[in-house]
Amino acid sequence: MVDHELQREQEYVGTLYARLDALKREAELQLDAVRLLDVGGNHQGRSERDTFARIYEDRIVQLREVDERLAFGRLELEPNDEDGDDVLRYIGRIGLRDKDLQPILLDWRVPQASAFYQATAATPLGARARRHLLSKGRSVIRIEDEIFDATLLESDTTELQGEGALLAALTAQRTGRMSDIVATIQAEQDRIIRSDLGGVLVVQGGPGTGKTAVALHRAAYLLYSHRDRLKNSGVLIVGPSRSFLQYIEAVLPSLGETGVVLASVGQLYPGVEATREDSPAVAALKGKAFMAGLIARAVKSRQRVPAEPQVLDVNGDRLTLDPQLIQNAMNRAREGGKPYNEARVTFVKNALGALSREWLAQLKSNGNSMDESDLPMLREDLRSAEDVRVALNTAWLPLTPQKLLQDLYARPQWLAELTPRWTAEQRALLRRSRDAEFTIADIPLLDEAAEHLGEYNLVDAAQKREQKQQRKRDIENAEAAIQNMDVKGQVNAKDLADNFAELGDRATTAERAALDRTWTYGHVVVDEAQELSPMQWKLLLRRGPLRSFTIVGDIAQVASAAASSSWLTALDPLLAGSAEAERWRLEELTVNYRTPSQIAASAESMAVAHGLPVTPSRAVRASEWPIEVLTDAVEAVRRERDLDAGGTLAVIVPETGIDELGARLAEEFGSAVGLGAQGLTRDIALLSPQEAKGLEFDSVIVVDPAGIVAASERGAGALYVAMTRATQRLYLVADGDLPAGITLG
Ligand SMILES: Nc1ncnc2c1ncn2[C@@H]1O[C@H](COP(=O)(O)OP(=O)(O)OP(=O)(O)O)[C@@H](O)[C@H]1O
Repeated sequence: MVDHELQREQEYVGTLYARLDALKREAELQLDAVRLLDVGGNHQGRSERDTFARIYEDRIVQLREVDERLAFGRLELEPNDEDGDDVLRYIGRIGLRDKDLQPILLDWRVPQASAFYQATAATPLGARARRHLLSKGRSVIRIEDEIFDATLLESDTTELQGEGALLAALTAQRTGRMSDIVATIQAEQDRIIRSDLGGVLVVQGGPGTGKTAVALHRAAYLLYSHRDRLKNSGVLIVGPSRSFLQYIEAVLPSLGETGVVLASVGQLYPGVEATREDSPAVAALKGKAFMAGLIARAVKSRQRVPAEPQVLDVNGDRLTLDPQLIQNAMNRAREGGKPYNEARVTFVKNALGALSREWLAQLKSNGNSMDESDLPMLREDLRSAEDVRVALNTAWLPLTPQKLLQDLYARPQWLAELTPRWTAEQRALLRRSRDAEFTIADIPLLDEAAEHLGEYNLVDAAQKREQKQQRKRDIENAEAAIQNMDVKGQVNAKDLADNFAELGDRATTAERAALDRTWTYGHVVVDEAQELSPMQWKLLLRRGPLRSFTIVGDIAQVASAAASSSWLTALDPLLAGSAEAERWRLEELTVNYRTPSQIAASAESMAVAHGLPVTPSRAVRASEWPIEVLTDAVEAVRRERDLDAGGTLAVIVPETGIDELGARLAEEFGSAVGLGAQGLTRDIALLSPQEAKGLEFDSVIVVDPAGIVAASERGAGALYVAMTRATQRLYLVADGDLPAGITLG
C-alpha cells in the first residue's frame, strides 16, 4: 500500500519536474532570442536588450533554486463536488500551472496553502488529511500521513505537524548555514508568518523556538503577498552581528527572494562598517536616549558668533566684521529649518551679501565711484579672501557626522561645556583619541548627527536630486521599451527602470537601499531585538517610519548593558507618541526545536536562579548525551573530536579570554580553528557569547561559565545564550563551582 502510494507520489512529482524543466527551457529560449536581437548600434537599444536578458537569466536562476524539494506537501480536502472525488492540493516552493493554466502546485505562501500548516484534527480547516513528502534530489523517498479524524482526538498527544519530517529536519547535522523550514513550518509559527503587514508585531520566544526562522519566512511571505507595496521600498532585516548574517544569508534566496537588505547593527550607517564593541558601560551610555540631545547641542554649538569685532584684510582693504552681522546672517539661515550644512549655504550667502554692502559703503565714503551694480563683484572678492573664509568657517564650519563625533570624544573641554549636568566619570567614558575606530554603539550617533547636519557635500545632494529625475525618465523609457519589444504583461516598467539605474547594471532596489541612509523601507524585521538600545531604535524608526515592523527576540537573553529588560520599555523609543503604542501585537513561540530537553532544562534553571524572565518552552526531543563538566578547554575539544561524530563545534568563551584560548587551540588544532564569523566555515568556531547570538552548533563547549556570568551586569543572559546554542552536546569547562541553577542531566 505504502509502496503504491510512494510510486503514485513519485509520478505526480515527476510531472511537476517535467513542467519545471519545460518552463526553464522556455526561459532559456527566450533568453537566446533576446540575445540575438539586432538592436543596431544605439546605446539605449543595447541597454534594453541586456535588461531583458537579465530578467530571463534571473527567472532561470529562480527556477533552478527551487529544484531541491520542489513539492513537499499534499492536502486532501473534503470532497466538494457531486461525484465525491478526492480533491488533492500539492504545496511547494513555487506555484506551477500546467499548459492549460490549471494549478498543479501551490506556492506555500498563497492563502489556500495555509491549511497545510494549520490544520489539526480539532480544526481540520476543510482538510481530511495532510501528507508530507520527504525527498532526496528529485526522488520521493518517504511519505508521512496525518488523518484529521476527530474520533481519534483522545490519542492525539502531539500538536506537532508532520512530526517525522520535523524530527528528521531537527536531528540533521548542522552545516554552519541556516536552512529554510518551509516544509515543516508549525501552526503557531505559520500564524505569525502570515500575520498582517501593517503595525508592530513582536515575537517573543525562548532559545531555539524558531524566531529567526519565522522572521525570515515572514519576510519571504510579505514580499510575495504584498509585492506591489514592497517591491520598490524593500525589506530590511537587521541582525546582531556579521557572523549571524553569514549564518542566515542563504535562507531567503532558497525561498526565491532577493529583495531584502541584510544588515548587522554595525552596518546601518552607509559608509561605515563597525564591528568593534565598546565596554558595557560605554555602550550603555552611548545607547541612552539623551544622547540625541547631546548631538543636537553639539551641532548647534558649532555655530559661533564671535565675541569681538574682527578686522579682515580683503585685497589690501581693511574691513570690520561686526558680531551682529554674523548673528543676523545666522538667524536668517536658521529660519529655513534646514539641516546644518544646508543652512550654512544660506548663512554664507547672507553674510557675504551684508559684508559686501558694508564694503561698498566704505569704498564710496573713501571716494570710490562704485555703485550697487558692483556688489556681485565685491561678493566674489570677499568669497575668495582668506580672512573672510576663516571668519565664516569659524562661525559655521561645514561638518561631517564622523568629524563631529570624533571632536566630541577627543575634546574634553567642549564635551564638558555641552554636558553641565553629567558627572566627570560619565564624560570620561566617552573620551578617546580622534583616530579610534568607530564602534557599533557609535552607528546610531553618526546617524543622529547626519540628521542634524544634512548633506555635507552639496554636490552629492544635487546629484541625488538628478538621480531621482533620471529615474523618472528611466521609467518613461522603460514603458516605451515594453511597447517596442512587445513584452507587455511580462515585465513592469519599474523593474525595467531599476535595471537602467545609474548605480551600475545590476542595481536592484535592495542594492540602492543599502547605500542610501535616507532610504525608507516598507517593512523592517529586527532579530535579537532585545539587545537594542534606545538610540538604535531611533535609527530604525528612521529606516521604517511607517512603523511596519516584525520584532523578534527573547527578553531573557538580554546580554548587553544598553538594552531594556522588558518589551514595553524596549519599544518605547519606537512607539512613544504614536497610535501604534496602543496597537502593537505580541505573539509567543512555545516549542524549542533546537536544544535537547536536558540542556534546555539546565539552561532554564540557571536563568531562573539568576532572576531572568524566561519564557518557558517545551523541547521536542531529548539527546542521548549528558552534559559533561571538564576542567580544560583543549581537553574538551579533543574529547569531542575523538567522538568522531562530525558536525559543527563552537567553543564559547568570555570576551577577555578569546586571545589566550585562541592561541592554545591554534597550537593544538592549527587551521581547524576560526575566530568569529570565520569560525563558521571551520571545524572549530571560537566565539564570545555576543558573537554566538542566534547561531547553533551540533556541539558546544562553554568555557568558564562563572566568568561569563561575572563579566557584566547581564552576564547570566550571556550564559543562557551560550548554553542554548547546542543541538546535540554541551560541555562546561570550569575549574571551580558552576553558576547557580545548572543541572547536569
Ligand atoms: N518548523 C520547523 N521545522 C524545522 N526546523 C525548525 C522549525 N522551527 C525551527 N526550526 C529549527 O530550529 C532551530 C532554531 O531556530 P531559530 O534559530 O530560528 O530559533 P531562535 O528562536 O531564533 O533561537 P535563539 O533565540 O536561541 O537564537 C533552527 O535550526 C531552525 O531551523
